[in-house]
Amino acid sequence: MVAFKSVSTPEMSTLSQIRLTALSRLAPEVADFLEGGAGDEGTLTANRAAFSRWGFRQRVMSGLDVPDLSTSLLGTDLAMPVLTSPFGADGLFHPDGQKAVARAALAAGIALVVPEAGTHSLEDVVQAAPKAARIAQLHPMGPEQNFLRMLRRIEDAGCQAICLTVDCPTGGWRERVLRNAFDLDARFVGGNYPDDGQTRLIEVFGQLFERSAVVWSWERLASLMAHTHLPWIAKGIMTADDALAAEAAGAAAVYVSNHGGRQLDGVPAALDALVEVARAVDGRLPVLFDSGVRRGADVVKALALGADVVVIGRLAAYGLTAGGQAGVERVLSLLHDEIRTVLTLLGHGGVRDLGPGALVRLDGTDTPM
Ligand SMILES: Cc1cc2nc3c(=O)[nH]c(=O)nc-3n(C[C@H](O)[C@H](O)[C@H](O)COP(=O)(O)O)c2cc1C
Ligand SMILES: CCCCC(=O)C(=O)O
Repeated sequence: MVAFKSVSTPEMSTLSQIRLTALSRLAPEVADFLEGGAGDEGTLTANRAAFSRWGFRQRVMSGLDVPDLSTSLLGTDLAMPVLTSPFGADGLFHPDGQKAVARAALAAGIALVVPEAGTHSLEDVVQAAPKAARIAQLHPMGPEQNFLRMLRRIEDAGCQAICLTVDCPTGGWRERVLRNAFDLDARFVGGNYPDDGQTRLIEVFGQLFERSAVVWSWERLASLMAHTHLPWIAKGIMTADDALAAEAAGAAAVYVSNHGGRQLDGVPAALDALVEVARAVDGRLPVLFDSGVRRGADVVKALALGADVVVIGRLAAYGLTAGGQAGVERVLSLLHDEIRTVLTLLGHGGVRDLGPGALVRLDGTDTPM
């Protein structure tokens, strides 16, 4: 009998099964925090629906070798065009949190994005997998002295780049969180800010929770980022105008994301914004993409629509919840193998040569790309 390889436990047999396993293990209010979006969750739903409006333009008998999934981002080699997103409060899902994600990323040959609001400090995450490629995420908010201190810490921790989350001047209006009166314990988000008298957590993240936002400007950000030699990525770009503003402010890459539908409900699906942003930057900067990716075929669609690298948020958190490091590794290997399968069936030799010609609209419209 020919067996499909890598059949693991039934709990981790497929990505959708890993999600179910994860949700069954979490307290209902934590599952709601993970799964939920802002407002009526229209954007959350739209993120998924956008993928099903695109199908593949299959070509057969290509004569091509096994597809090459390898790529690079800002000088960092990646075994496939996938990163894990900076999801904070990671200790809610597994005690090892991003430490387990870092070990899994290293094993899979990809990079992780370490969240500022994580359960473990950046230094501890690095210590857990010193050889893992890593990007550190920061919120452009709070005292400037703290922001500058974090830039030093990120450089000292040997990170390859910095990811600045620009769509989060305050927390989204999350009704599942309100309904459950779910309070994020400081323990889960304060790994970088131990109570050592230097920086108080509330000074850094207060505006996320207290809706008293002082929204930074691109000019302010650009002047602070002049203090580091590391390249930076603007995360949360949804329009051509903002992509160009990020580029003018010195961003080395733009990251299309609506925060998984968790911030401003009513913005379009991230996949639809991707087309606009990719066209605006026109190959001058790499484009990262997240929001709604749940399988390998989604990764291929996003690459075809202009992403250079696709980032997984909840998917990584499901793996972490279902099995710690092994769970995240399983998510990454399922993604890898599905991407390879889709590319082979699609008749494509690799991830770098994908373009809109690989796709067709399935909803009868003839949207120009
Ligand atoms: C539990 C959770 C915590 C998150 N925390 C952060 C964060 O601290 N910083 C950030 O930039 N994005 C954060 N995000 C957003 C993710 O980085 C990512 O943009 C989003 O999850 C992508 O959508 P997806 O989950 O549909 O893949 C978080 C997302 C989740 C689900
Ligand atoms: C955990 C603190 C960051 C919150 C956030 O960005 C999210 O929940 O999406």
